[in-house]
Amino acid sequence: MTPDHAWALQAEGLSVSLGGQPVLRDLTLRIAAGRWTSVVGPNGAGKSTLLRALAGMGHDQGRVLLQGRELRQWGGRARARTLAWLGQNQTAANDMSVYDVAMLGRLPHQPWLGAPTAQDHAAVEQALRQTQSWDWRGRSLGQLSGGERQRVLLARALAVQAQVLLMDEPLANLDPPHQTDWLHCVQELVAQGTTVVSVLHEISMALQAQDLVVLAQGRVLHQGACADAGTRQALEQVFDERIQVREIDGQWVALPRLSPRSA
Ligand SMILES: Nc1ncnc2c1ncn2[C@@H]1O[C@H](COP(=O)(O)OP(=O)(O)OP(=O)(O)O)[C@@H](O)[C@H]1O
Repeated sequence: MTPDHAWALQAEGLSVSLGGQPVLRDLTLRIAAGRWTSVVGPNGAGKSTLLRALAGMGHDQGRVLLQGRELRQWGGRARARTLAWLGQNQTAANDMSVYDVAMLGRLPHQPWLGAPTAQDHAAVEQALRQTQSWDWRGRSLGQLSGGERQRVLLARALAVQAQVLLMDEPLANLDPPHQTDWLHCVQELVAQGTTVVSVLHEISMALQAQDLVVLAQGRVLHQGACADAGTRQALEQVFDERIQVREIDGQWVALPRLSPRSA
């Protein structure tokens, strides 16, 4: 039997309803520690709802365990140091400087009303450099483009230096080179032992992860390694065979499946 600490996150019998409609239905899932898991599925499948529930932002039934311990048994600050979160369309005050936004990620490490330490400043600098945002550190968030802003919010999540990092559509607004930078950043974090869970619509990027969770109608349709043929089949299936997964230069990529008429 796999020991509990091998799982960064466990969801057991998770149900969530929104607006009176079931969104997650008795969902059970385990996220392996020290690996990168991507969550994919059609619009409305419940991916963001699942990520929010895993981050402790609410569920109706079931339980969520972080490193083997139920979320509600964690102290708030210890939990915020262990699990960092980058939400979909997340934001911060427009008049805050880029540096101060990234410093928000250090709050769980700082005593109440305590000044940031040298370690906090070092973590912020590292995160801003990792996301190529260091040069704008004096600018306010409101002066940045959508993609630049997303990189700063990513820096805020990275600055936490949490063991578990959840990201909902982290590539939104990022141009292709910065998507590639994000990929390298995730690979580096995982090599250092961080657990990464990302919700991604960019299926070719999602396939770079080690594990994939395929979600449909609030249920896990499939969970497995991206290297497994069954996982790639589940992926094509959940998108009604309207994509095809092909291997190009040793990488799995998703392509639109063109109908004979439009081919
Ligand atoms: N506040 C809300 N009130 C009512 N229904 C909601 C609310 N938030 C989300 N929903 C519904 O819950 C379902 C799941 O939403 P969720 O955002 O988790 O899906 P998703 O898989 O992340 O979708 P997408 O790929 O479009 O981002 C959707 O059908 C959505 O319309």
